Amino acid sequence: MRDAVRGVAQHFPTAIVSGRCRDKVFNFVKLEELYYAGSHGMDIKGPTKVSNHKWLLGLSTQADEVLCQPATEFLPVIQEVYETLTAKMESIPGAMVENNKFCLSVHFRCVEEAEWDALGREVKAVLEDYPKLCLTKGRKVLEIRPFIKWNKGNALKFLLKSLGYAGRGDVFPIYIGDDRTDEDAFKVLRNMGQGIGILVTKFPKDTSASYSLREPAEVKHFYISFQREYMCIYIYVTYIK
Ligand SMILES: O=P(O)(O)OC[C@H]1O[C@H](O[C@H]2O[C@H](CO)[C@@H](O)[C@H](O)[C@H]2O)[C@H](O)[C@@H](O)[C@@H]1O
Repeated sequence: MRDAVRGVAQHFPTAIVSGRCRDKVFNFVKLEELYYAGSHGMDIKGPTKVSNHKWLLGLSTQADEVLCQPATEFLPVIQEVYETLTAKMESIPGAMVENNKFCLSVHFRCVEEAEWDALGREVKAVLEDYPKLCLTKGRKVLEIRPFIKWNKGNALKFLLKSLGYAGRGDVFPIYIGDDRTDEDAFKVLRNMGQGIGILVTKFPKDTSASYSLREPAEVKHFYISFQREYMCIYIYVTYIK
């Protein structure tokens, strides 16, 4: 997959937007030519290495100095809640608190189902003292985030705007995601009427994406085809609406 993403980034500006913390995503992906938006888009940084697409397009060969951290004031409180929750979760076998820098994930995938309600109550009880944090639910995970109007959609908007691509008829953004939190980014593209969202799912789902791919292997195939024969990409994606 890494080679496929590297190939895309050689031709097009490419970003990874994730709920995980930016450093962790970078350590998985290890591609310096990408933009990274970690912590659900609350931590955005430009590439540290210039990509080929820039000089192919005759653009400046400076690496882009993009940096956006709209939730820095929450760092101390997130750390405090991380420590509190880590201590509380010790009594629930299988529970795991992940520090994603500007947000936290409490994973209960490995917790006995009979304990899920108790875990939820513990987390909610801790958050009662922190009205500026909110709680959302993902796949066997509870996510704690600052109560600010910023999500993956805002991160996408920020990147398109700061790179000068928003609203341009000659720029076609493609956002691919498999998580509920990716819906905010699909909505942004739909509302802008620019580009498309592609949901990765094996099953039909209610979504703001316009197309779907079934699994990561198809995403990889899409990336590879996209570099070689991007006029034929319609073969690989399923149109939703
Ligand atoms: O925004 P994403 O890059 O799609 O990340 C969403 C969450 O990913 C991670 O959780 C997911 O993987 C876990 C196993 O590694 C799994 O147990 C969980 O159910 C998945 O949601 C990550 O740990 C979370 O912090 C991210 O929010």
